[in-house]
Amino acid sequence: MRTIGVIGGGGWLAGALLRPALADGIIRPERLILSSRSGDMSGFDAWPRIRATTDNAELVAASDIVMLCVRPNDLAELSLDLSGKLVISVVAGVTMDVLARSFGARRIVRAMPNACAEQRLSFTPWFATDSVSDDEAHFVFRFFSASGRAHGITEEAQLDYFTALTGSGPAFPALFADAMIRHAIGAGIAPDTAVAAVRQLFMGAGVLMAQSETTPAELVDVFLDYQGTTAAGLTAMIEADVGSAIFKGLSAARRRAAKGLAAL
Ligand SMILES: NC(=O)C1=CN([C@@H]2O[C@H](COP(=O)(O)OP(=O)(O)OC[C@H]3O[C@@H](n4cnc5c(N)ncnc54)[C@H](OP(=O)(O)O)[C@@H]3O)[C@@H](O)[C@H]2O)C=CC1
Ligand SMILES: O=C(O)[C@@H]1CCC=N1
Repeated sequence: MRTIGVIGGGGWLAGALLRPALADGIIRPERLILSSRSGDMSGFDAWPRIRATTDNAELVAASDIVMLCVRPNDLAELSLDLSGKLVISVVAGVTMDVLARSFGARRIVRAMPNACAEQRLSFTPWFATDSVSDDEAHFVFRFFSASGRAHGITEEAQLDYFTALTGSGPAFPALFADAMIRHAIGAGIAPDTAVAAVRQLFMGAGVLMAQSETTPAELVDVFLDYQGTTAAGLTAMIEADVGSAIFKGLSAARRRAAKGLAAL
């Protein structure tokens, strides 16, 4: 089994991706090295054999696969030779080209998971350079499948779009949910009850939309055709152009992802 080194291994996304993969035996704790600058590495008590370091060069020397899991601006501070390694980057907005030039990497995978990885419910598009072997691609697929649904894509540029669409994870639905909670509280519902009600609503709606053969657009039509209270609400939201606000938000997130870090 290959040794994997995760730079930024103590961070939010690294933990969310690694815990499901460790639990499934896709990576072995004795074959995993995590780095951070501070030495903070919580959330891995169940796997005492994982190694931790603050020395990225040591991590790289001991690893066959190096996963980059730091924030985009922190990547610029890294000076590493990753030639000969399989490099997996989840860093938003940093292209293969930049990764190759900055780190001498050739075999590169870029992926865009989201924070639902901890619940094993991420949607994770990923893209690999031609030089990544079938065996390595199979490992990448299994690794990301442990924390959700891994989806290979054939155009790197689409990753910037997915960074906005699904990389944001719960953030955009949370904005919608929070508006509903605030409205409910304004209507006299106790805050705890409003939060509980809307949490349950989003879980139910999410599971239904994931499992039903009916698409979201068809669901909206079903309720509009019903001509009841929900149709009154939907019509008012459509007339207020809720879709335009969502389009603007996704476009802004996509622009920010595409801006990226041209050079490190
Ligand atoms: N969070 C999310 O929902 C998503 C994040 N991403 C991407 O994942 C990447 C990580 O994000 P996230 O986990 O949220 O960020 P966090 O800030 O939670 O984690 C980043 C970690 O990197 C460590 N770090 C920073 N610099 C170095 C360094 N030079 N050497 C070793 N470790 C370092 C930090 O620890 P310390 O300060 O101790 O060094 C920190 O624990 C980002 O590039 C982001 O774009 C992608 C999709 C979703
Ligand atoms: O908001 C961010 O920048 C990170 C990257 C993609 C999702 N979250």
